[in-house]
Amino acid sequence: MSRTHSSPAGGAPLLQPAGATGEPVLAIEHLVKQYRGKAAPANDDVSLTAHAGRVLGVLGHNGAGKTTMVNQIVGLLRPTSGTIHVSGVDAVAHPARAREIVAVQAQANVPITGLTPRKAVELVGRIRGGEPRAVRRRTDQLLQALDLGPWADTPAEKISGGVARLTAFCMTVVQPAALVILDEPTNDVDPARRRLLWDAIRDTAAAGAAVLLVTHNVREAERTVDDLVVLDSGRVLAAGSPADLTTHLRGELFLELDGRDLPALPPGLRASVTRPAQSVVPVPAARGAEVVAWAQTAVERGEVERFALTPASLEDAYLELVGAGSEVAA
Ligand SMILES: Nc1ncnc2c1ncn2[C@@H]1O[C@H](COP(=O)(O)OP(=O)(O)OP(=O)(O)O)[C@@H](O)[C@H]1O
Repeated sequence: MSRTHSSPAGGAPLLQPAGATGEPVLAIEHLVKQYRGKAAPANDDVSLTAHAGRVLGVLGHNGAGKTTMVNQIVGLLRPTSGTIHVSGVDAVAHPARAREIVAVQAQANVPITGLTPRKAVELVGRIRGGEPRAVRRRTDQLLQALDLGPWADTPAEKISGGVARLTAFCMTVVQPAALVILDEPTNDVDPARRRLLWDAIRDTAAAGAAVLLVTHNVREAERTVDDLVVLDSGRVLAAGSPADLTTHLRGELFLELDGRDLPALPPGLRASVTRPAQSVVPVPAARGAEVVAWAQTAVERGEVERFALTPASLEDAYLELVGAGSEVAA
């Protein structure tokens, strides 16, 4: 899958190309991490490859093993077995060398007490070897792209969690890196700026970096990634583009029913997801009209509060893979 993305405000890309587009930058093979005292491994034979110029999403719910994998890539944890290479560097044998090639936005924000967002981003850019004027320019572009202008010069003590999270993203991408790892970067970010951040993540890949986006948010994955790995209980359940993962669901529709006391479904249909006040029911496309008529009658009778019939989404494919009981972030 390829996409064209313009840079913010039509200006130059945020980063200079970090490698030839398409070249493998991160290669993980048969990675196993077994924590002491735990019955099952947190990573269980995980293999994946992230390529220059592409966003690879790692999607999984809480406890799937995503952060464990990131911590091994950057040398904070040692794998039980398996290999990790970053731009050809053996990251298990030489974690410090691998870290020089990687920029990471960790799940927890780095404290920037005593600084403003602008100063924190510029400082990291300078520490990572950026030329002062280029760092200032890139900082301005990033702050503008994420609509952080109103807080750019506010002391860190007075900024919100969402602004701190966006600042951490800017600190991560202010200087080019071959591999950019973002561990749940949109946590705490408001919906409008979340979209700006998704665009900035796409820009980072468009400028040449391999981006590894760790998320439990299916819509974020759908909107942002080129390739996707679904992790569950430490294992890779599926890998491919979002389109690949939903192909087998083509020809299927999904009926969402909201209501506390839902009626019996039409013959032959069964809910795939049952939540306290919502059911999701797979419907063959050929039965779409019949099901809409049934749902409209149920609404008129007050048995259903609201319904929607939609084509299969990545969320449907994900729920099918990991099980209907899983939480899906909005
Ligand atoms: N230091 C540790 N010691 C023992 N077990 C751990 C440790 N860190 C994580 N785990 C366990 O490993 C499993 C995977 O956790 P991990 O944090 O990697 O998942 P995750 O997908 O990043 O989850 P989240 O989205 O909640 O951050 C979980 O069962 C967790 O309890």
